[in-house]
Amino acid sequence: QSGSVAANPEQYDESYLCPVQVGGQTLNLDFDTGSADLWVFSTLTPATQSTGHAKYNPKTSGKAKSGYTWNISYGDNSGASGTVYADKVVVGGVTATSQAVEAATSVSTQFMQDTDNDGLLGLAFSTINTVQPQQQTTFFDTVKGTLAKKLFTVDLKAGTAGTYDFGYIDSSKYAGTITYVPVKTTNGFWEFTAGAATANNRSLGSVGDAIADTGTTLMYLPTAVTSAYYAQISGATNSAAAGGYIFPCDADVPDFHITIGGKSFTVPGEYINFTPADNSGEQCFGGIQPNTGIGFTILGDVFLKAMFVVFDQTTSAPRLGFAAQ
Ligand SMILES: CCNC(=O)c1c(-c2ccccc2)csc1NC(=O)CNCCc1c[nH]c2ccccc12
Repeated sequence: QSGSVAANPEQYDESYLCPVQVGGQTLNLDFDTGSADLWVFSTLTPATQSTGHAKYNPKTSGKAKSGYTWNISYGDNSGASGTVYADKVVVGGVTATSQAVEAATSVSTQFMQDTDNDGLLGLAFSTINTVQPQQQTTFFDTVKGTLAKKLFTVDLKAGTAGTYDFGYIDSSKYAGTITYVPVKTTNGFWEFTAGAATANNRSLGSVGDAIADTGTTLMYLPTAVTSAYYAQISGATNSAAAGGYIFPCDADVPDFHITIGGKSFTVPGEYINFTPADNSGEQCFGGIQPNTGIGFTILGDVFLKAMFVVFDQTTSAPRLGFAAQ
């Protein structure tokens, strides 16, 4: 089987939500190549935390996995936890007849407040799924064997709907050729080695170990690369108050170039002029921030929305394919 689902951007492209049928109920989920749990707001989530969200009702067709629990926390100190059911999950026509659906019994404030977001659909490797006592497979790993090709592609766009395709590569969605790089799976991420970064034809240094992460909004780069980039924007400062680099909204923000697999790819400066940093709208928050405390580079939506990316498990060695949109 194969299929395609729309990826609809939230305000400022903070995240992208896709309609998914979970036990016959449609929920808008954030597809996340940086985690491996499919968790949803549910009728088990306290009403004080689930107001405004679509909820999964396991009573309809879910089969409880008794004694199974899950508990996930993310680097931004958000998180959720709950119990586990097996149910039918359909994404763009691709059907998992018995997928582990992790029903939330508790969610953090950040998720509570984002009422467009009804949960996450993890697309990282199942080795980092949090279900206990027995780890569960991601939607992709559940259906992988039934797909025309064991791959999915990600085509996020700036300010408009993109797509996640499962089982095929739509060559109308990218320009030029796809450049493939090997993936290191030991941390459970789609992790690879990126190369040199430049802006205004000046070297910013090497990016190195990086993950392709649709669940993270921004790009978190090595501190040296980040400071060299912002040195080229007059008025840019690293503001503790704002939580990162900000600059005057009318500044000239240079394009960011990164080499992957020997090919150069460009993130337009306008994507890096990310959002107003304050109510005056005078200072804007940068789409590139330092990866302090993370240990690797995160190439999140700000990067991915300039690219067409193939998440490929067609061979025993997973790989990532990158092409310009
Ligand atoms: C900021 C979110 N990203 C992370 O925490 C993260 C980190 C990470 C680790 C330490 C410090 C900062 C970040 C490594 S890989 C990685 N990636 C993921 O964890 C991918 N899943 C993010 C899900 C997620 C977290 N907060 C949200 C708020 C809205 C929608 C989705 C989310």
